[in-house]
Amino acid sequence: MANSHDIVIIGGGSAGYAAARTAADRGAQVAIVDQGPLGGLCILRGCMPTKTILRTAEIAALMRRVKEFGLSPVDVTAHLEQIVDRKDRLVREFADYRIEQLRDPRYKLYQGAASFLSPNRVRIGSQEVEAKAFVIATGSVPNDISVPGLHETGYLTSDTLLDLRDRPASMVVLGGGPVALEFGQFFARIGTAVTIIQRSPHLLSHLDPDVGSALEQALREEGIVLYTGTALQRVERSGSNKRVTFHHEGREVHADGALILQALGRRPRIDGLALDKAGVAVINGRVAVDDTMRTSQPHIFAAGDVTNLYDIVHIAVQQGELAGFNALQSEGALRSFDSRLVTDVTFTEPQVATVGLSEMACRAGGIPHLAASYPFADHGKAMCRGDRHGFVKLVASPAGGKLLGAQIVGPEAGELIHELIAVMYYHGTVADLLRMPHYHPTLAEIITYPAETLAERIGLP
Ligand SMILES: Cc1cc2nc3c(=O)[nH]c(=O)nc-3n(C[C@H](O)[C@H](O)[C@H](O)COP(=O)(O)OP(=O)(O)OC[C@H]3O[C@@H](n4cnc5c(N)ncnc54)[C@H](O)[C@@H]3O)c2cc1C
Ligand SMILES: NC(=O)c1ccc[n+]([C@@H]2O[C@H](COP(=O)([O-])OP(=O)(O)OC[C@H]3O[C@@H](n4cnc5c(N)ncnc54)[C@H](O)[C@@H]3O)[C@@H](O)[C@H]2O)c1
Repeated sequence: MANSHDIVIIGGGSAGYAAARTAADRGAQVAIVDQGPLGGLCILRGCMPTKTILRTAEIAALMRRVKEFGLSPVDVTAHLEQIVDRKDRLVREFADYRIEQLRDPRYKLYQGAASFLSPNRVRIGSQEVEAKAFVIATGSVPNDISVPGLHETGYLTSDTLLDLRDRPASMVVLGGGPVALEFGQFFARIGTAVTIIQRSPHLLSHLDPDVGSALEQALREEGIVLYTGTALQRVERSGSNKRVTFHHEGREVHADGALILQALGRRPRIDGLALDKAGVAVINGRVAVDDTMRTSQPHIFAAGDVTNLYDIVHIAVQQGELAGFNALQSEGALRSFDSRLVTDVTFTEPQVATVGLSEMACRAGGIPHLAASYPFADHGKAMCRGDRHGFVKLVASPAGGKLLGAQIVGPEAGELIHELIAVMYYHGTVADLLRMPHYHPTLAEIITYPAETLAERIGLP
């Protein structure tokens, strides 16, 4: 006999929990299946632990600069085990709260791995569960990229590095995305000699090249050894170290480190789900969905990293809410995901924050646009703070000045971007940014300078 529910959500992370809450709010009988550990990636091994340890690194970096601010120099020694203890305490607190939410009597929680037996039935251990609708929200795992010798030599990923309690003397980081950069800068700032090896000509290669260049300059000034435009060749042991060999500017180059961080992306976690038995199409390793989060099987929806569309947590939540709502919508219109306001923040220092369209995306899509930037090095408040790196760039429509997107590399970029998200949410223009009051002296008032340049070029009053 199978247990029966209106809807079964597979995965109780950010996307799955949002889907479950939305479906329960609509009066559905909801089951959540999670194989554990309960808590989800963001809390256990993603956003929260990394932002906790990065705070230590920010403080250490500032302490090393005290002389510049007229203070006596201080010795900064990082104790990784204490940094990890603090991270573990906070993660436990966040996870306990999420577990309490999952155990709420509004949901039936099954702890185990789900595997489809048919489009309407899953197996969880020895139990069978059936439902009229499903949401797949099983998240992602680190990519398994084949570099000769990498497996044999051994490496860590963001999933395993967070438990390291002894600071390594040196580390080679493969990749130039957010995982590589946040961890690379953290370890460099606690005293590890870090080499970052990026395949693309710039870091964060999905963004405009000036964004990557500004970050590259800042990281190099901190002492991180950074190679861009490389091709990985092989990995092997070299004495007590590990050696990565790669092509760079026509030569073969080696980088040695006590550890290798493999930060070459993540892929959807679909192994064991038996999606073929559910009739759910998988394209390039991801659960394919339309903009209502519906898969190829009309009563099965998917949300979060398993769709491999964004891998960003607030978007996983948004997609989960859509999936939970739409999966119960037997009549009436389905809701769609609006990608206009997609926002992305990398929590390095300087931070990198973007919303909407970049210049690169406008060019690729043939979208008429104008862009203007202003550097933090020339902005009063940033100068008072001693923050010299980066800029604010606005991308606007030449017809009427509607804000299409923004990129910020600089201090508190992850906070500053929210003003631009708000203006874009209300379909505002660069002229609106000029009319809105900006307190002086603040970091936020830098936004008015590129806005003014664009308003003048467009001829806005
Ligand atoms: C190091 C790192 C830092 C990050 N930092 C940020 C950040 O600062 N900001 C940001 O926006 N994003 C960040 N992210 C991305 C963010 O963490 C993810 O996009 C988000 O957590 C994905 O949520 P999800 O619900 O899709 O997946 P998950 O939270 O991974 O949830 C999936 C759940 O499914 C369960 N599961 C899997 N398979 C099965 C199965 N067969 N049966 C039952 N249960 C199953 C798992 O146990 C898990 O609980 C970071 C990611 C990493 C790796
Ligand atoms: N602050 C944040 O929001 C945050 C922080 C960490 C992670 N995340 C999310 O987690 C996901 C994983 O992050 P990530 O940095 O590992 O992935 P990513 O996909 O952003 O970056 C992967 C890097 O690996 C490189 N790469 C991939 N395949 C390669 C190959 N075969 N050879 C050489 N280089 C190769 C890419 O050029 C890129 O630099 C991302 O989608 C990201 O959005 C977000």
